[in-house]
Amino acid sequence: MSEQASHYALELRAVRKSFGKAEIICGADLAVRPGERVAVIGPNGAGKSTLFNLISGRFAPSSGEIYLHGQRIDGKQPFEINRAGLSRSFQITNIFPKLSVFENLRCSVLWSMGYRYSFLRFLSRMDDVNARAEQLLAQIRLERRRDTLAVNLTYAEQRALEIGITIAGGASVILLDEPTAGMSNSETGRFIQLIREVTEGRTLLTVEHDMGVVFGLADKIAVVVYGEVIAFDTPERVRADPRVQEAYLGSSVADAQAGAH
Ligand SMILES: Nc1ncnc2c1ncn2[C@@H]1O[C@H](COP(=O)(O)OP(=O)(O)OP(=O)(O)O)[C@@H](O)[C@H]1O
Repeated sequence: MSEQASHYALELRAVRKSFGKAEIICGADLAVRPGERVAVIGPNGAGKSTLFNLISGRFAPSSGEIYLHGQRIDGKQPFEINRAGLSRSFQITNIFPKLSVFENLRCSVLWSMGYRYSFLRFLSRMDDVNARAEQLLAQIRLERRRDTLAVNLTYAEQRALEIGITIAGGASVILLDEPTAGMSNSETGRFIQLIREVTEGRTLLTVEHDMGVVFGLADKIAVVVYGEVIAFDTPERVRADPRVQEAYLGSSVADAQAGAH
């Protein structure tokens, strides 16, 4: 198949990753269609974060292939993968604490445009940059915190800013690592809604432990066990899958889904 012929936003083919003698990812396959929201779940140590690190370019696979919209990305540097249209949140570490919310968003927009525009064109496009930053500010519902230094935001607000920074460049594929970790129940509910809105029309992968979030957010669930994707399907089908029930917290999945209705 030619590289551009893929129907998938993100595709992993027989991906393996070893650290020393330990094989952590053992032939993972995954094919995510454009616009799908996917929760990656699995027991502690199953390899979920390692998969994200492979997709986002922090690690190169030992073997196998990864495609972003049909373009091969395995082995590329994180910034190249970002430029190709994949953005990953890094749990607040992308935030500049001493800049205001608006300046943080503006920096992200500038950074994402920096590759495409020369400095002079860049200056002439300042209005566009500001407009895009204002739009992001509204999307993440932080208009009232526009001029607040990021360091003074609440935790949930910082997570919202992080999402704004992650989507600033218009990436079509977004990776979020436990986006609601550390939030209260009411914050989590609001945040799931926010994530649904800002990722509308984009492809989303999220590593998640909270089953309420999984069922509130995901169109599909990828179950990772011992470095393999043992199931990838709708929440209902994954819940009913005997392999999943046998291998991984079938009862918790069932309980969480019952609770989510
Ligand atoms: N850079 C590394 N060097 C060596 N071993 C690693 C490295 N990164 C991850 N591992 C190992 O890979 C295994 C899978 O770790 P990973 O963090 O991907 O699991 P996980 O499914 O995300 O777990 P959790 O749900 O607990 O976050 C673990 O045994 C971990 O110790």
